[in-house]
Amino acid sequence: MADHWGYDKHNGPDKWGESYPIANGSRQSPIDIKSSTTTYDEKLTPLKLKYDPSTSLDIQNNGHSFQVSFVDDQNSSTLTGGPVTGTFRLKQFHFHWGSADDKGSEHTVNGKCYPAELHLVHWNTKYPSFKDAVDKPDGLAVVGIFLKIGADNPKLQKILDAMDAIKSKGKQTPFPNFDPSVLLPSSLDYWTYLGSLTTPPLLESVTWIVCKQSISVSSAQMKRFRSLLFSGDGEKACCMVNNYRPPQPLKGRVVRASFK
Ligand SMILES: NS(=O)(=O)c1ccc(C(=O)NCC(=O)NCCc2c[nH]cn2)cc1
Ligand SMILES: [Cu+2]
Ligand SMILES: [Zn+2]
Repeated sequence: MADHWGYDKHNGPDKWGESYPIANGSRQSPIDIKSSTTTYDEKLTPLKLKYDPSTSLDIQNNGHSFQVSFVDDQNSSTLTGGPVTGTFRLKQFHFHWGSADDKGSEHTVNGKCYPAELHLVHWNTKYPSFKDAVDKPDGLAVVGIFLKIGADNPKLQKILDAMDAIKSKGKQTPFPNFDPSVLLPSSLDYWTYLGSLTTPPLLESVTWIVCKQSISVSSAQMKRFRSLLFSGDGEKACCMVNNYRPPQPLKGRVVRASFK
């Protein structure tokens, strides 16, 4: 891919519009979630996440983040309820983070950044596959969970232990029997709005579901995220940090809250 997109000065978020004009579209993500503009919607139902650990497959460094992929040929790991209609299947989860603890999340809350953000990516089973769903306005549902600096989070241990095997771009290693439920906060109260992928191709196909409650990560654990590389073996080593897109214009969209 000629001049592949990335996160540095010459190929980062400010440049994405040159190859992906939708970057300036009407439903781009992430956004700043301002509690003054959100509206409680009592019609919103509870989010239902049902994950089967036997569907976890591998963990890989794709040069932009690291992601854990799932077998999605059956309705074993699904998202239903919440703001969505129908059944969405879990495809992968990944993270975005900063070069220091004061930034790294993609969504912000009243201008506040978190050091990292987890994205659980699901696709609408009204379409035959993820790649058929990824460019449809109701194709994807992504659950966003903020990570907040606190005590060591033991639930991240398995992921951290796999990082040595996927240090550079293109590395991949088996990652069986991982239950993503262990990464969920105790409350599934959420904000929801219509948005997009936060990386190229920036497709406006995502129903965003951002959890109000964060999960913890320690500073030491964040340092291990930052030891991953954007670069591949044999390339100049470039630390994988600041792989987040800044908030985008709301353009009249409404952000609904599932809680008062
Ligand atoms: N951050 S996010 O909004 O949750 C999100 C962003 C992109 C994708 C995606 O699926 N994007 C197409 C794709 O196939 N992405 C991998 C291909 C790739 C490009 N470069 C390296 N691997 C999924 C979720
Ligand atoms: Cu890429
Ligand atoms: Zn993401």
